[in-house]
Amino acid sequence: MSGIFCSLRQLSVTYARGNAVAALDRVDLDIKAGERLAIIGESGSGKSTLARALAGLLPDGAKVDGEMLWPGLGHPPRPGRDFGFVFQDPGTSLNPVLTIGEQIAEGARRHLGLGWKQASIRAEELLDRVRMPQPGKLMRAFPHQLSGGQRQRVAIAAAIAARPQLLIADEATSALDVVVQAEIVRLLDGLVREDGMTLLFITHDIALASGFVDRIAVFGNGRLVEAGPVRSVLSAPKSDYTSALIASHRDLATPPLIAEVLP
Ligand SMILES: Nc1ncnc2c1ncn2[C@@H]1O[C@H](COP(=O)(O)OP(=O)(O)OP(=O)(O)O)[C@@H](O)[C@H]1O
Repeated sequence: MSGIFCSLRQLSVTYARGNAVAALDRVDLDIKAGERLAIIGESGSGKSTLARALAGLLPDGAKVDGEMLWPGLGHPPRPGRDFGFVFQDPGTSLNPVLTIGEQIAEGARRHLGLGWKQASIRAEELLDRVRMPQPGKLMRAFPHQLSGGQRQRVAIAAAIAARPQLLIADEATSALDVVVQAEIVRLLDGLVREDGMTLLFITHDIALASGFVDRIAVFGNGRLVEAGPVRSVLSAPKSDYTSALIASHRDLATPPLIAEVLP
């Protein structure tokens, strides 16, 4: 892991005009090239706003202050090419009337300049990489024919079709049951390691993230509360807010992932 992929300097986002409350409030954060960084926080803490700001997907009228610098890219980011996104509900990222093959191939065609035939070959390879059985047959299927977990695998394949350097997963496992959640986390972890991608794993679930990321950044009320390696944030949280997030997961009896990193 070396170098900084993206630097946020005093980044603030306010949605509605006249709204005094910033959804993101003067955030300073470096995202290191090749790291797996979890963005953790309660509902409304600003996690998705951060993802949207990075992705250039903020709604019209949102006011952005501060800076986003991209030393790891050397040019302004091209959404879909330099980043891939995986959202909570694959229904929002998959088009119901396109075949699985078409939607994955589209990213490769558009951003890598491949012809349809080449892009289809890449799509089939990607379905194999996300461990979907019978990729050839699946190319002709439609999203509604798949389970939620399978749809999320397809959404991941589509997100990495253009070989992005950064993968942003925004609550990508939150709608899935725990077994499928663990499979998707394992898949994401494997893919980012194999391709040397940087991963931003956005979740309210500190225990889930702690099992595999390198660093955690904790958000509360739009502010960056603290950031650091998983072990130090979990074993020596600097704020009461982080302690409460950790404690709430202990109460919910999800010890295995936390136990892995605590002494
Ligand atoms: N499109 C929008 N217009 C106005 N306010 C918004 C919009 N999206 C989010 N907000 C507000 O911005 C703040 C941060 O929201 P955000 O969605 O970033 O939080 P979050 O941590 O991702 O929460 P969740 O886990 O519930 O998605 C909240 O107060 C929210 O109500």
